[in-house]
Amino acid sequence: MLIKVCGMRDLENIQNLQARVQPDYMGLIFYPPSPRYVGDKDPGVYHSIQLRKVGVFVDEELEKVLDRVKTYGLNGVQLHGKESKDYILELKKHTNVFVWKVWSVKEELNWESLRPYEELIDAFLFDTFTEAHGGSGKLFNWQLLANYPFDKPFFLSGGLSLTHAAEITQLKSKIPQLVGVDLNSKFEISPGLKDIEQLVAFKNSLLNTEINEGSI
Ligand SMILES: O=C(O)c1ccccc1NCC(=O)[C@H](O)[C@H](O)COP(=O)(O)O
Repeated sequence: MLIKVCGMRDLENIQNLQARVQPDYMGLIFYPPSPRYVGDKDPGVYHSIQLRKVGVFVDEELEKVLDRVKTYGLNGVQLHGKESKDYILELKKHTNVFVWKVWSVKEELNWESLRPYEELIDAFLFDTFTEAHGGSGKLFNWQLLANYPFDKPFFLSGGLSLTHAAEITQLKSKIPQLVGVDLNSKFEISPGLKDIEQLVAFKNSLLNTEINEGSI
């Protein structure tokens, strides 16, 4: 199971994340209203970090996204707004970073609305709907994913915490397209500052449940 830790910005915290947790991705949020907004930090401070960086954007101007990809050395972008198919096509004309399209889940999921994106993107990411666009700290109804109709890999997000490792592993055993999890506010000391011990514990717990699941 891939792990993305989102909403990072403090260099020392990121260095500890890299040394102790070694997640597959870390997320930098480029959405000014977010309490985890990267702000106008010198992009150079992140250049020593080896973790793959995912830029999180909400209906951002294409020029700005492309600028952040370049200056922050992003490996991928996560689109959290109402970005259209044309927007993604245009983005892909100018950069070859991976693209994850976020689907904000309310009470139901209309798979036909996702279908046009399938061929364009690298993964879907399912998050809980919130007017703030992300970081709700709330779970959505995972049962809605039971009839996920695509081959496209997806990430699970929204309010995931230390207690969810076993349930996530069970979900993956039923839906193999679930390739990763996105962790955020439930692992925070304060917005943008992650509790490294909790993340280590989650990773170990996930590994243990995966081993146990495999040995049944
Ligand atoms: O976290 C934010 O503040 C945020 C704000 C606006 C758009 C996206 C945002 N976060 C992106 C993420 O990928 C989060 O990990 C995801 O929303 C889940 O967060 P949480 O419910 O806190 O686990």
